Amino acid sequence: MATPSAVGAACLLLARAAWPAAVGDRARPRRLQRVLRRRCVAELSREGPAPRPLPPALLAPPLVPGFLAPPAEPTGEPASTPPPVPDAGLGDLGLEPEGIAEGSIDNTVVVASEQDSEIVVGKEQARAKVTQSIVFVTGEASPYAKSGGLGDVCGSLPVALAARGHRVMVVMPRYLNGTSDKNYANAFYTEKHIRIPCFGGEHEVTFFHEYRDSVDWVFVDHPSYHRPGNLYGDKFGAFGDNQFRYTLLCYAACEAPLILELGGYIYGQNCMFVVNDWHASLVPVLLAAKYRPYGVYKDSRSILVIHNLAHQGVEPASTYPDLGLPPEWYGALEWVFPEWARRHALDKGEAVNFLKGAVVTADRIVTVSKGYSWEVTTAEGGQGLNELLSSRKSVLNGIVNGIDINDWNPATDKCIPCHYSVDDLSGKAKCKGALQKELGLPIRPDVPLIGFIGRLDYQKGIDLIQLIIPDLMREDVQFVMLGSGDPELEDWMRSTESIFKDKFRGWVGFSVPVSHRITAGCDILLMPSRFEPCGLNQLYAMQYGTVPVVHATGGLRDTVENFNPFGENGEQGTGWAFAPLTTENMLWTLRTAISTYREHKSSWEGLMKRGMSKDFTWDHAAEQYEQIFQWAFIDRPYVM
Ligand SMILES: Nc1ncnc2c1ncn2[C@@H]1O[C@H](COP(=O)(O)OP(=O)(O)O[C@H]2O[C@H](CO)[C@@H](O)[C@H](O)[C@H]2O)[C@@H](O)[C@H]1O
Ligand SMILES: OC[C@H]1O[C@H](O[C@H]2[C@H](O)[C@@H](O)[C@@H](O[C@H]3[C@H](O)[C@@H](O)[C@@H](O)O[C@@H]3CO)O[C@@H]2CO)[C@H](O)[C@@H](O)[C@@H]1O
Repeated sequence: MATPSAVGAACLLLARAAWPAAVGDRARPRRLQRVLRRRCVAELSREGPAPRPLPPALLAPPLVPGFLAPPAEPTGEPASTPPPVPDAGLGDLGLEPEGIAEGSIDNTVVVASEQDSEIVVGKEQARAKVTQSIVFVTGEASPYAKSGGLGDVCGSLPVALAARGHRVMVVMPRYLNGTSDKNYANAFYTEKHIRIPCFGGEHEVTFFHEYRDSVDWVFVDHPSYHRPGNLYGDKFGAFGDNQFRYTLLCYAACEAPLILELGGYIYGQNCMFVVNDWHASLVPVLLAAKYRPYGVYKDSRSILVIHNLAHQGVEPASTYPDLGLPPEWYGALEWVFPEWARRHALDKGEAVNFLKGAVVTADRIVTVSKGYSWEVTTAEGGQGLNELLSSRKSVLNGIVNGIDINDWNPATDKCIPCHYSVDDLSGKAKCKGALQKELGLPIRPDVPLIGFIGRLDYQKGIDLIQLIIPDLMREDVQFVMLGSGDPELEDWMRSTESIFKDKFRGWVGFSVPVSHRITAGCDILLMPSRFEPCGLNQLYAMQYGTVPVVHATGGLRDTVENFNPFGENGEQGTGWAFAPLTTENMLWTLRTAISTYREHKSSWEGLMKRGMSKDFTWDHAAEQYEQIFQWAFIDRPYVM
């Protein structure tokens, strides 16, 4: 069997022999590059006797595929990338193969044609024109572990891409905290382990794997992922070793495609890394600093997906040596706090910033809505990274998230008591009654029931809800809030419930089934977020005929169309998007929604039905991601 290390070494040797002066030199003729790649692929897929262990010289510096893994035991099975496939033309982009950067053609695994289409739930499943090996790296993915919208997206976008024909792996931690453990029950130990050189030692991580919904779910296992609390912290705040935990994740994610034989084949060196938020942001830095200079992953690309610029993974500059990166790469992560944010006169504000590292080194950047892709380039929305993000505008795009309609569909939802659809809304009224009963509120079909679901965080504008509650509670309404996070806000929810017993419920905690029942049972969903990169709850609400009232920011502005009773073709819109974000504005808009609900029943039904008829499935977004993948492969990869 050709071990991954041997394969990598073979590639390296072939490359060095053919172009000794400059491995990775972009001036190298493309034809030769292709020949080299084919020879490497031939090495990768050759069946034969187990190679001898690599000479130590090849492992120092240890930058061949699988360099962190001990030599594999020969199994007699071939470890290779999937069988070679024909070159794909990028006809859609109007480009000839010669105009495409290295890697873009050989990265293609399968070319699907119209005839490849499958029938999925009565609808033709669209297939990608060019398929890739895609590696998602994330701190969370539903249903394994979720703290918010990042988990939803990383649990469903990979499945959507796999359904379109891509080979998809998701790499995330194997969190064991007493409550989520059962979610990993079908993930099995791969017998692969690596030792990661960082934080003053070598740290062994192992890999677990589950193949589900045509996706390879890979779970990185390490004791630091096994502790009570939520994913990133506990009641005392964020875990103090998060930088360490996600450094391990990033190293492991770089190794996984090289060493894990999933379904009999490794993913290999031609991957599209999709790195999500700061937890995964070291991946493009590692690719550029520790792999590409040695000829590994030259044909891979990386995309940073920013779900929330508020979390950047910033730690003191003194931690840089812990990361195991070469000293000359400090600049990529270097971050200096503005003076106003420093703690004392002698504080120089020097820090390392994981997300910044990816903004610098990723080949392309995607935000989760178009509106947010502009906001992050402004001083108001850029959270200190606006100038840097502006400098990368040419590779910055926004793609609005989709939703998983297998999970979020009022016609089939397992968490709600009655089902309904745009053609028969009667079940929604029953869901409302059942929710009122469950919460111990008066069961009144006529009263407008307003909901809020979300992390109790400054981002979500809960302090503004606090300010309007006394006025809102004077109206004949009911209000239910589901959330967890800031302990002060949790206490406020509890005390508000005790004051307005017949009108207000504060459900403190994290419960996915309850979030479904609130989405289905409410008439109105309130989202006064200060900023919202995309927002999923307003999409779920519209899908469930619950009318959103949102602050017109980021993805909320992109997805909620303001109600217009005098549109050209009659009434238009799916909700209310107000701005600026003031308590007066929010209260005024809520009152408008409430009176529409009470006094204009047919307009209300129109609002519900237009929302329910919108297509929020992932397919459209997945297609846009594919376009970004193609652009990424046209450009050269990042090198210092
Ligand atoms: N207490 C609770 N119980 C049960 N479920 C709860 C819950 N609190 C929150 N949730 C769930 O968590 C998800 C929240 O998703 P959002 O996209 O609205 O916000 P979030 O800020 O977490 O995500 C970030 O990433 C996503 C994904 O890109 C962006 O849409 C968003 O703008 C960005 O801030 C929803 O599925 C919601 O139902
Ligand atoms: O899916 C929900 C969000 O999950 C992520 O945000 C988490 C963030 O990445 C973690 O670092 C942590 O944030 C803590 C932060 O680091 C710390 O300085 C302090 O401000 O407390 C924060 C809360 O503990 O938890 C976040 C989730 O609460 C993801 O990055 C976001 O995009 C998602 O919106």
